[in-house]
Amino acid sequence: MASSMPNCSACDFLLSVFSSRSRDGEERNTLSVTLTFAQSLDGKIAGKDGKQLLLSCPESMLMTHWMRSMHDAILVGIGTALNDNPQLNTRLIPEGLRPANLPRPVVLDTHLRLCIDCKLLNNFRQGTGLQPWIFYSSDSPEARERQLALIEAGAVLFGVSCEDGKDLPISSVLPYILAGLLSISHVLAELSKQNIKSLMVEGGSAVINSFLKYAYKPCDSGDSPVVDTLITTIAPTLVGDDGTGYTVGFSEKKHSDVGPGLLGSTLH
Ligand SMILES: NC(=O)C1=CN([C@@H]2O[C@H](COP(=O)(O)OP(=O)(O)OC[C@H]3O[C@@H](n4cnc5c(N)ncnc54)[C@H](OP(=O)(O)O)[C@@H]3O)[C@@H](O)[C@H]2O)C=CC1
Ligand SMILES: Nc1nc(O)c(N)c(N[C@@H]2O[C@H](COP(=O)(O)O)[C@@H](O)[C@H]2O)n1
Repeated sequence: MASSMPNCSACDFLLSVFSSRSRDGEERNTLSVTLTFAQSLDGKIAGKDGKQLLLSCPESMLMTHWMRSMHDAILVGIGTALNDNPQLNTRLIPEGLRPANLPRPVVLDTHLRLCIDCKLLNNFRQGTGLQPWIFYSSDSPEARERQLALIEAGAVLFGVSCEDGKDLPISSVLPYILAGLLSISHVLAELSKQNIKSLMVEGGSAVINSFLKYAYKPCDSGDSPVVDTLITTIAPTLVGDDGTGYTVGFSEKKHSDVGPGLLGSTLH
């Protein structure tokens, strides 16, 4: 795949980040997780009430699609799936250069709210996308109906438990239990079981919070950090206080080897 990439600074950047990581991953034989999203200078990833914003410049958007092509699966939360109706594919890569293997779309959707006519399911039915994998945790009669409808529409469903919050103080765990959020460690363990070796997490804000919170916390399956690589695209723009942001901070202790790169009008 690397050899088919055009010679550009985005590719140099991605290869510098991922070539050593994939060697590590092969040695460790564990799932590598990349958390990546685009934000404004004031830390917003979307506008008021979640309005989708194009924060990345064309060069960064292309880089995102190359990055997608370098991962086995791309994960978003149901908030993003409903709000943006994304495709999570690599369509911006020019046809002759685009790797044949498509990334697997993965959605965290506790209550099975995904629309059966969303682009992810449409693409699968039309043969232009892989079957979306939906992680859920609901056993109500309505959820059973939703299960059947989504399976019929082409989704593969994985039932997992809600956040167990193992090793976390109760003050951190309680919001997860109350909100019924899925256990990230259980989701990652299931993805590993399904032979996913590299996962790219795109958002949205609740999912970014969950992964940042767990960034360097050991997950159930071993002692490795949950997030191996964090790439933020910073657009030279301000969204304002009513924009949508993430709330968990970065910390020096959690993130080592920090470095910037300029691509088009955005910083990474
Ligand atoms: N700029 C960028 O790069 C990106 C921006 N975005 C933006 O983000 C916004 C959406 O963010 P948001 O509304 O927070 O939605 P998310 O996409 O983060 O989805 C959050 C929902 O996912 C479900 N969920 C299940 N388990 C978990 C878990 N462990 N952690 C977090 N969520 C979980 C919950 O819904 P339930 O309980 O129903 O299952 C939760 O409310 C959109 O405006 C979109 O445009 C999105 C991606 C990238
Ligand atoms: N890299 C990046 N830059 C932005 O400015 C964005 N708004 C996003 N959003 C993410 O991309 C998804 C939409 O892309 P596709 O239609 O699937 O190609 C969106 O749902 C976010 O995950 N990303």
